[in-house]
Amino acid sequence: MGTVEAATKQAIESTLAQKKPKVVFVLGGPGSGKGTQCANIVEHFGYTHLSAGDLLRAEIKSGSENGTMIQNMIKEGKIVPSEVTIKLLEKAILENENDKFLIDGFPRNEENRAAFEAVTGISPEFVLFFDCPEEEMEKRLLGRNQGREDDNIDTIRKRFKVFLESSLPVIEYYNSKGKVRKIDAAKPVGEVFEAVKALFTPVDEKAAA
Ligand SMILES: Nc1ncnc2c1ncn2[C@@H]1O[C@H](COP(=O)(O)OP(=O)(O)OP(=O)(O)O)[C@@H](O)[C@H]1O
Ligand SMILES: Nc1ccn([C@@H]2O[C@H](COP(=O)(O)O)[C@@H](O)[C@H]2O)c(=O)n1
Ligand SMILES: [Mg+2]
Repeated sequence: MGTVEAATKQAIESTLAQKKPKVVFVLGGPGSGKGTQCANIVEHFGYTHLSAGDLLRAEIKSGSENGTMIQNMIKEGKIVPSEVTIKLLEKAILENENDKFLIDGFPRNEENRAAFEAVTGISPEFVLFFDCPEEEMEKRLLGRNQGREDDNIDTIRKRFKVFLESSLPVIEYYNSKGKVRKIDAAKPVGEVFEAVKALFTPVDEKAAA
């Protein structure tokens, strides 16, 4: 790393450390309803929603030098190297005036988790885990119709495999630290949100006290 890069990195780290944002990680399999529920949480509880997948898709569209690599990884359902995704998350946090963030779809593997904590010094308040059977997630993804290149049956199966092999261990890690709040995400959207609300209400009341 060059001197300028190192200095920039140090500046970002110290600014993030000063900002001390409150972070909730929102995890769950592909199609479990993370984005849908984050929109509801934003509306009711004033968080800012940062979807790692959305940030990566925006990076492709921006014509970034990493665009082709990211596009290929997403098509194959693979996880993009942590340094790329973490830089996008750091920038989004620093550019936003809010101090509480839902980070959706991150960390996706052990490398994501360890690198984020090491680089930013941020530990999540808690981890919201949307638990949903594969059959239901597959049905939802095939019916999503948002033109996502990874919503086809071949890529969906690859994404499920990556979720089981790489993402579930991260949820187990946080579970061992007592940080996971598991929600039955197979229910209708409104019922899932009732369960989510019950988790956020006491957290916000405590913060205001
Ligand atoms: N509880 C639910 N019941 C039925 N359909 C749902 C429910 N929650 C979300 N959906 C629908 O399922 C699809 C996937 O939802 P969403 O995009 O929120 O999932 P996600 O977890 O963010 O997926 P991904 O990881 O692929 O980004 C969407 O079409 C959404 O409208
Ligand atoms: N931490 C992450 C998050 C996502 N990706 C890549 O983006 C794809 C789509 O993610 P969604 O959360 O929007 O479903 C995912 O399959 C990965 O290819 C990533 O690399 N790292
Ligand atoms: Mg999503």
